[in-house]
Amino acid sequence: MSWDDSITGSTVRPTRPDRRAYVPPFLRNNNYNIGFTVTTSFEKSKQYRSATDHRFDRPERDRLANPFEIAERFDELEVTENNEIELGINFDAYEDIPVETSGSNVPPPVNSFTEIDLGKAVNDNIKRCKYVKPMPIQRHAIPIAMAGRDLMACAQTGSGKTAAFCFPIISGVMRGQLTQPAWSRRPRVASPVALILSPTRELSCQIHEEAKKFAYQTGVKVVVVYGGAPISLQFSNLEKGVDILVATPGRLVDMIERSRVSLRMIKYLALDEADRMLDMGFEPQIRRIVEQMEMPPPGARQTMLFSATFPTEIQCQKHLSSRWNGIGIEFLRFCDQWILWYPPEFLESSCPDTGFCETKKGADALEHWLCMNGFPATAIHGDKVQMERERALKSFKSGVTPVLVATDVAARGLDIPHVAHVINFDLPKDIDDYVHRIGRTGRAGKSGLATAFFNDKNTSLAKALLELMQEAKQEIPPWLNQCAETSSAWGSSGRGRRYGGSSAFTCDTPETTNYAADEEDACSEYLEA
Ligand SMILES: Nc1ncnc2c1ncn2[C@@H]1O[C@H](COP(=O)(O)OP(=O)(O)OP(=O)(O)O)[C@@H](O)[C@H]1O
Repeated sequence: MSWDDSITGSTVRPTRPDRRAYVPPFLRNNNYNIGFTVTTSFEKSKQYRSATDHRFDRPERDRLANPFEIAERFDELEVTENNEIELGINFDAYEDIPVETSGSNVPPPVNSFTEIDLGKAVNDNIKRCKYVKPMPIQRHAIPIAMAGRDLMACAQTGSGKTAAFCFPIISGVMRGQLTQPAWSRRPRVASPVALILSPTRELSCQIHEEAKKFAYQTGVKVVVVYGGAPISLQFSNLEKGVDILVATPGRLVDMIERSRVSLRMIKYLALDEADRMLDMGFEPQIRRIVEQMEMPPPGARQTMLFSATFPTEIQCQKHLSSRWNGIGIEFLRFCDQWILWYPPEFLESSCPDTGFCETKKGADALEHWLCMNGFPATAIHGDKVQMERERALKSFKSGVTPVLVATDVAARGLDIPHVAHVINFDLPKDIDDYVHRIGRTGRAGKSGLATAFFNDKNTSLAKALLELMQEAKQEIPPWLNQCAETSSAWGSSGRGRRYGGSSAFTCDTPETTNYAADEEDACSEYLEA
């Protein structure tokens, strides 16, 4: 069955094994003799490349060019043998979580995608994605965005924010009938009508993949530009025409300065991980993009900010519009969390080769230690070139290496299905970073677990962590209460505020994510994006 046919077919593929009987990817590897073989999508793509020089084999090429194919082949990994973990979207998990909205004349939420006039092509793609009904953030945000209102949406990690801003943008571009190549108006200058900014290269690529799926056969062209990849290839992609541009700020500014991209046609501006974009080193770049680079003013463009965390100061700053008449949405829920007291010496003695996860070197060392101890692992951090970062993510997603050790470069936005466990070997300084890290598990209403090792170095995070655990109705170890009391003597650090603290990071895998990073690492990675 082709993707074109799939919307008329059953939502369950007849050949797919029972998803309920989930076996962790590392147990499916050929190296473990458990009686069956899995060919990963990554291996398949390698086979495809080597098996053909059938460059002109159109059907095969088209099949691979179909954006839906990527997700579909990844789904094939879900080969199962026994009944352990129930998978699938758990809408019930959201039922008891209120969605709060603020602002005037808020358009009412919808209960189904068909209630919204997204256009037939987009609705077909929603069916191809097997999205049966909108997630809560989509129920609220899509009608608001479709009504042309500015929006600041704070919704939990993994709750479907990407579709919440992509659907209205794609639908709006379709309605605008901007079908001719944008560059044709000024030769070699791309003039997209929508701009989606995100802080990391990996997240931009992921948004691009998602948006391409949602825009399949709509005529809307989506292009991504990001640092660390050849700019000439991205120029030639832009020259083929672009309606929606997904970008990291650094590369975008570079392209604007070279007069290869113009923002004067922008009607839709979306900032994913908006708090990060308006924080740290990004703010000057975002200011330039929004205020100085031909970007139409508020009112002439629609602005949408999305994140799972919005520090109070960002909510108060009207960075993007002095005439903010937008709507706010809040929808939060957290995965299960364990906080364990572990003195730093314990971690050091567990992993004698390293200063354990306080630096990018530490992440590499943890990766090495895990591999030596029988846990196939891969690491992603800012010292790796882009190709290595992408290779690490692919290897993790495909299940070849079921443990990913990562710095904060992978903390936000990355949607990797079936990550069951996130481990913070070192806690971040900032509670918002913690929220994003643990958000790599428990996505789309699934269950997930986050474990953190806490020690003396993390006391400045104690109060915020305590509040978060209370909000999430988690069991709180008595020592955390004491730490929080002591640390509040130095000042409060409620959720949404920035803190001082320790280093480190966790990583994600289809099974486990361990973060190991330091502040310098996180900063430089975001800045170089
Ligand atoms: N209506 C829906 N029905 C089923 N699955 C959905 C629906 N909407 C989104 N999803 C899936 O839910 C997962 C999480 O979505 P997404 O990555 O957009 O979350 P997010 O809120 O942006 O997360 P983060 O805060 O980490 O960036 C994705 O795999 C996506 O395909």
